[in-house]
Amino acid sequence: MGVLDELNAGARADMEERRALTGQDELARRIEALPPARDPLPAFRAPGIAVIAEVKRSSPSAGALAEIADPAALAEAYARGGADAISVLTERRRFGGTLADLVAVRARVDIPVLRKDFVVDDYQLYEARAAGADLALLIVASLTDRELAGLHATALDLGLTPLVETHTADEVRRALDLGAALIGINNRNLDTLEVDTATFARLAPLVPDEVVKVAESGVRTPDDVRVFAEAGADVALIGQALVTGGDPVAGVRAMKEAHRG
Ligand SMILES: O=C(O)c1ccccc1NCC(=O)[C@H](O)[C@H](O)COP(=O)(O)O
Repeated sequence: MGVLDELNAGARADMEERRALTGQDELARRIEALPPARDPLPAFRAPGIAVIAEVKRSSPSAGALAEIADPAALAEAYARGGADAISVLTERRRFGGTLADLVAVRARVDIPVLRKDFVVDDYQLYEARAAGADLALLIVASLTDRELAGLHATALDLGLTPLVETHTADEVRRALDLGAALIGINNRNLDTLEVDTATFARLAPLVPDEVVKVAESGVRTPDDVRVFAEAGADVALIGQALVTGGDPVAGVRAMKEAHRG
């Protein structure tokens, strides 16, 4: 089994445990009581580069990255640095995250929050929205066209903005066929875990101008941000560099200032 298949299987098993405790109908009731989700797209389309700053404790590629005892404090620091959205890795087994991290982040910041996980079932989207997320990740490589279309439709029905993640030209075509308004191009191959930062520049020309493009993985420095922006990125999603950089406020600010548009 490849890394991505393992992550999906683990995420599904963990989800089934949670579903046994809280049914989807209960989540739907909780969602009804919430204010509408925030729309991240206007900020992502504004001149200059937008930054999604990630709460990431560990990863399959790097192992332990940062302890992050208080994810809400980290998110608040990112917001002070000018982040346009916060990504919260809620996967437990390899990333050390939980939905409770997302709930805490949501309670502390006003900017949009992304649930970054291995979404294979509508239930996870209900959980994301009930926890206060505004966006949810859908990884094209994990899903058949039918699954992808179903999850994309559910996300939109719940008011979530789906970030549709791709890594190959064929996956970009599938994301466009879906009508995705927000497409991530991940420089990391999720099976080999190798990062090739040329991936974004190779695939971005396949995505029309009106679709918002997110450069994901391997964005380490302000110079990297400038290079991705010049290759067409509207948004940079940054994890490792920010959680290991020591000063998250200054870290985000420097990334944002790298490209003013
Ligand atoms: O980060 C990993 O090792 C990883 C492995 C397998 C699946 C997903 C993985 N990461 C999720 C991400 O997409 C990144 O956290 C995100 O793009 C930020 O990347 P970075 O700035 O390089 O931490």
